[in-house]
Amino acid sequence: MSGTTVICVLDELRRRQRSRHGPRDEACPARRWAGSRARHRHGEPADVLGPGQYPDYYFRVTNSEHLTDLKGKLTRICNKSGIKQRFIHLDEELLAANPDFKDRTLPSLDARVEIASAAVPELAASAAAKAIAEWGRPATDITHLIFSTYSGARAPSADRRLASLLGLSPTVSRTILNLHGCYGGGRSLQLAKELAENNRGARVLVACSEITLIAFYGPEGGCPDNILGQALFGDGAGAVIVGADPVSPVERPLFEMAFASQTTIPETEDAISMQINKGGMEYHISNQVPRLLGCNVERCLVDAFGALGIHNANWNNLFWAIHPGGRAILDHIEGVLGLDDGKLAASRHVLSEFGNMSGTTVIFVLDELRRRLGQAANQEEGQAPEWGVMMAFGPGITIETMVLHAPAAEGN
Ligand SMILES: CC(C)(COP(=O)(O)OP(=O)(O)OC[C@H]1O[C@@H](n2cnc3c(N)ncnc32)[C@H](O)[C@@H]1OP(=O)(O)O)[C@@H](O)C(=O)NCCC(=O)NCCSC(=O)CC(=O)O
Repeated sequence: MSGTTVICVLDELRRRQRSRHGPRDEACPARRWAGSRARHRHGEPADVLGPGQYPDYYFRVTNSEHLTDLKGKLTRICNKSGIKQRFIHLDEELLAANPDFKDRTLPSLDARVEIASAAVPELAASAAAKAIAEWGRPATDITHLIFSTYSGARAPSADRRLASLLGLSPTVSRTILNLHGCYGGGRSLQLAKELAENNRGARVLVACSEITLIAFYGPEGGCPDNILGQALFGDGAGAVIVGADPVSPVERPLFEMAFASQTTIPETEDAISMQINKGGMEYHISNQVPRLLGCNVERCLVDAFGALGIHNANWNNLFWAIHPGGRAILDHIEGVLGLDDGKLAASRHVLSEFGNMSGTTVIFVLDELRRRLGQAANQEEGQAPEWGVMMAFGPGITIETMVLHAPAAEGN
């Protein structure tokens, strides 16, 4: 069988983007993404929040205005985050109905799981329905489903609900990945590649859906991780369909996955961690993460290209889809690889417009990248790179590396 192909990449939330005080639009998909919650935000602050607004909003809704030092810290991080706005499911209305979410020491997990169990697959269904429509074949042709989220705490899981929402075949082979954090998207794509290459005719739907509600609580002295997370993380879902041997002319390959690997950086198991507790998910993100990634990505790239028989690759001749975990991570990687300005533009754009949506983010970056590659190919003077790299990072510290080939950048 020939090399695996990502047939379609699509994200959700892009079409929801609008001005904070924009006009009400009854047809806006934002009204649907939380289905059961009809009073879904039009111009309400929890919907689209810029970094300038967020510290005021967060300290007000958590009744923490008196913690001025922490507010100053959140403001400083927001100002340096490279994030212009984020989308957040947990708005003031939902918070008012669940006041315990503000306090990490109170047992609020039941309520969080209840909300997330409905919202996470619904959001994924919005993204997946668009991916399937663009793919052009019936949903019942999907043979495998891989679903990644950090919000899962129930069985049957979100993958089962997503399969029902999409009308997938009862014989679809489902896998759920939980708590992979920001490498969930990369891991799912690599597993999809394995499934597609080893099962003739397989079509694998990859869906990632993340909402920060499971990890929202008020500020506390001595918990800088929470302040960092409040500045970085956003909500979103993305979907990709993966298969080998595309059926022409219906299936339009976007990226071929030429090689994929996973690397664990030794002695870093404490650098990024997540744990579900009675008051929600707590996480730790060491301030060494940008440096640790900066020291290790080049080795992963050299090994990946070496496995394809490519030595001394010029990093500037590639296209790049790097998980934008934070502005400093992109800066470090750009620095160690000597990348030209603009090489990480797709990652920086997604970070700016949506924040860090954990495992979903890399799908948004691929979607942005295909748009940019298509534009470059359509410009006469533009020479779009044919080969590129996707990288995602998460707890472990785990690095997912994938060498991509863009066979038909035109018209993507
Ligand atoms: C947070 C930043 C935007 C701050 O920008 P700069 O470093 O340029 O600015 P700076 O040095 O002036 O720091 C500003 C403030 O941020 C604080 N700060 C920096 N890193 C921190 C961290 N890991 N935890 C808590 N606080 C942190 C500094 O102490 C400082 O506080 P003060 O001003 O009080 O001195 C950046 O460092 C960044 O992008 N870091 C990477 C974030 C990261 O690791 N993301 C990965 C998420 S995990 C992920 O993506 C995978 C997963 O979840 O699975």
